[in-house]
Amino acid sequence: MNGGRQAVLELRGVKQSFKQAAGRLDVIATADLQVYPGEMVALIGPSGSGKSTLLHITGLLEHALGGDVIISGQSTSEMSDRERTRLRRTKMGFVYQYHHLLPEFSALENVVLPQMIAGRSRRAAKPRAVELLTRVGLGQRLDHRPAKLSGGEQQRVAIARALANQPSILLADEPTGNLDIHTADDVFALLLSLVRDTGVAAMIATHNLEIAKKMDRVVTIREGVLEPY
Ligand SMILES: Nc1ncnc2c1ncn2[C@@H]1O[C@H](COP(=O)(O)OP(=O)(O)OP(=O)(O)O)[C@@H](O)[C@H]1O
Repeated sequence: MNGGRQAVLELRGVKQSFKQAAGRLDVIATADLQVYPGEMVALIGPSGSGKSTLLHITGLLEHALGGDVIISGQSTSEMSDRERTRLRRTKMGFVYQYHHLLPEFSALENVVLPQMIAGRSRRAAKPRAVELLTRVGLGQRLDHRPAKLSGGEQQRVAIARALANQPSILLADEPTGNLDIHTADDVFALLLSLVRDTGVAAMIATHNLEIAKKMDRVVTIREGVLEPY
């Protein structure tokens, strides 16, 4: 608890190991973290330190070897895959390094569809998609398919999509890693301002320390242990 508030996301004693040809690799020996509503946490660490692994575990996309991921007070370690999927769909948004937009659908449809999967009608989903795409500067590009958009624009659609279901947690893995420096700076600034405006809690992996320092808190994985930077 922090000032009586409940963490929206808590990692408690999370561990992960992988079997590799050279033996067992203990990628995460122990990760403990509490993230509060609206808080932005940067996750940094060298390549191969386990940032993506930790984000996958946090996003309930991968099972940890030990420990627990607690979402708004709900323990997930004993949940069925179905329950984990439901929690992921209703509470979390994801932005990856690559946009992963559906190529045959327009920008608008790419932001409408996740809302429909979550149970909203097309009628209700469309205004929210238009609002979000306008907010990311694509109000004039609603009908464009991803191939007709630049890399920065594709990533803007991916950000709008991640926020479509009003998640309480946004997880992003090197969200501007595929963009040139200039575009990356613009897209990151947009992401940060949207996170601030929506009040979503965010955990964002980045190699860029300057960007990391713009967030509320920076944590790093050092020799398998998650600790303050
Ligand atoms: N499914 C897996 N099986 C075996 N090893 C894995 C698996 N997933 C990740 N690893 C290993 O775990 C380590 C951490 O990988 P991870 O991708 O989490 O690091 P990262 O910090 O995100 O790296 P980068 O910054 O390069 O994206 C790496 O050595 C990787 O090879």
